Amino acid sequence: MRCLSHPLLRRLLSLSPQHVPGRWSPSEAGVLSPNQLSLRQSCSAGPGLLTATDTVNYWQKVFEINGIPEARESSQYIVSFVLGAKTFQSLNSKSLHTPLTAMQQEQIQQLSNRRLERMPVQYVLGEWDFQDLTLKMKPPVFIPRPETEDLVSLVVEEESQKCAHSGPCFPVPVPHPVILEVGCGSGAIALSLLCKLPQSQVIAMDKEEAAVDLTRENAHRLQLQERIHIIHQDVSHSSAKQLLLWGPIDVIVSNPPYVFHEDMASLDAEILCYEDLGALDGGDDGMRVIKTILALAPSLLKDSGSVFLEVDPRHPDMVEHWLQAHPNLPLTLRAIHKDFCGKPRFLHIQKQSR
Ligand SMILES: C[S@@+](CC[C@H](N)C(=O)[O-])C[C@H]1O[C@@H](n2cnc3c(N)ncnc32)[C@H](O)[C@@H]1O
Repeated sequence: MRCLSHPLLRRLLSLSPQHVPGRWSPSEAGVLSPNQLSLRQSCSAGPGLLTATDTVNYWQKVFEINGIPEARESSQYIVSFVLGAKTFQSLNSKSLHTPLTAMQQEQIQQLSNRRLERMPVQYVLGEWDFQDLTLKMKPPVFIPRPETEDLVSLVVEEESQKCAHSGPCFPVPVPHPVILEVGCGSGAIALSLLCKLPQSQVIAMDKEEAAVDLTRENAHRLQLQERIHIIHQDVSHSSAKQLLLWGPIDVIVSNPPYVFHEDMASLDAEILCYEDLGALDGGDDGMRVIKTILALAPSLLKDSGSVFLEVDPRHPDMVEHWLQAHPNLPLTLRAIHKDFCGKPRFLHIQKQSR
């Protein structure tokens, strides 16, 4: 299983400002050519014969010299990918010590050149794992982050518990919710939910054509297209009519753009140069899309239906105050959940029952 579980690699795409001095441009950086290092110096399989281990070490050095973050992990992911494996650790001893073919070396060089231009490794490989799924990745569609896997788990837990306590699922407790995802990106959340909740239906919407196209492609690759309705639309107060075509909704889930506008400039170069900034920029208070979702939720949700949101750690208090200032919205903040770094990251908001 390939994942961003390594803390350094997580940092590669962290949404927290990293104090990058300005916008990075490959042309300004004066990239050192790999030829400036002697690859042949470190051949362990004999003169001119390069193994996977030699190649990982070589590209790690090239990345380090050129100031590419997470040099070793980047090099390992690229070499493993070309050898048909997800991680370097999963390569067996034979694969590690067999000399690479000229074609494999050429492919590694091409992919590594993209990494030298600060392209995120997920775009370089063209695929990445989210929960148990391997998803196609294409710039500039947002790359799913590891913390978002916990957002999916919260929805699955809530639906499974609800089902265990209610009659219609008896005697087999299988939840069958209608779920709306606002801002589906590559389809990571929507498709994971369809897998984990095999009786669910998901409406996945995104304002970007590239995102809905990628969600559709990933749904087909995973053969999940029968239970997903993909809508190309900007969420707004007037979205309710179209979204209610599938009936009242049990759960709204979203990892919306939530970065405060003033923090955008200090994101990593990988993000600023390659990802759609509209997927990240939440406006002055990071709450532009969050507020739209909350304003829309009461008219879409069934009684006691839920909204699950991934947010910035400053947002739980802000959302609570915003809900207090909007008593006309029958919504209650039920729970705040922390991410794997201990930061308040996920909100569970519930529609009050009449
Ligand atoms: C942070 S990304 C999340 C993508 C995906 N759900 C994930 O977690 O990997 C936010 C997504 O919301 C979409 N988005 C932003 N504003 C939107 C709006 N007003 N209406 C619909 N989608 C929007 C962006 O295009 C982007 O795909």
